Amino acid sequence: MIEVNALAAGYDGIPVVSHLDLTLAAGEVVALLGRNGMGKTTMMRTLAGHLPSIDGDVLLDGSPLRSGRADLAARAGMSFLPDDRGVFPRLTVAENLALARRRGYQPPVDVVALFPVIRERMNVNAQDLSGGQKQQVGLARAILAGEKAILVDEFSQGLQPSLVRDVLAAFHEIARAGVVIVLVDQSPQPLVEFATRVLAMDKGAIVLDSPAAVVREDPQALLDFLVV
Ligand SMILES: Nc1ncnc2c1ncn2[C@@H]1O[C@H](COP(=O)(O)OP(=O)(O)OP(=O)(O)O)[C@@H](O)[C@H]1O
Repeated sequence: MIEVNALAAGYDGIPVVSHLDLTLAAGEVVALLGRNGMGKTTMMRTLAGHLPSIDGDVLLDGSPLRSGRADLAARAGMSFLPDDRGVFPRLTVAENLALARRRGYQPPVDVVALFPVIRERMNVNAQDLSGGQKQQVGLARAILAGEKAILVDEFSQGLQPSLVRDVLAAFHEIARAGVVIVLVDQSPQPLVEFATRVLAMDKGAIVLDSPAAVVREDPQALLDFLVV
């Protein structure tokens, strides 16, 4: 579970996101949506310690995470996949995966079976992969490292549509095993179709927080926050 209390996040002491209170439970697959520049990336980077918070607290399974300490958040079992995919370019796919693996943790899905690049290009350096293949390696790393939470920015970027669906189905399985999943994407589909909960951000605030089933029944409420 991730708990966020009165969080303020931003740059150079100037908040982009403020007064944020949120609880994300294990088992949830959360779609975090909103127009460009509304604060989604800032929020996720702050949760994962990649950006120091300005104020407030983030707790993972009840334990406070130290602001700006991505290393400690990762050690506690939170994985964050940034939009540049953060793979090590000079290491092979196999080495990239080995570094992400957590001792004593076996994810509930088999990443080798899920991602074609891992089956086919295991000994290739990450720098020689296409953007979509790097994305697959990044997602596999996030799954191997995210024992408690997996946060993914620009989720579907570079992924073929069939794989988007396979990975979303895998995230459901991982969530059911007790992990919090948070996915950001530019396009609401197919996240809304697969998520259990939808959050929309507008100007640094959560303006919609709804079970995904409700959004699927009445998409207009969400679209109001997504249309430019
Ligand atoms: N490194 C930075 N320094 C200063 N301001 C930044 C920085 N990164 C983002 N911002 C600003 O913070 C605000 C929120 O940006 P953020 O990237 O969190 O939005 P977003 O909702 O994730 O949008 P996008 O999908 O375009 O990334 C924007 O006004 C943006 O210009």
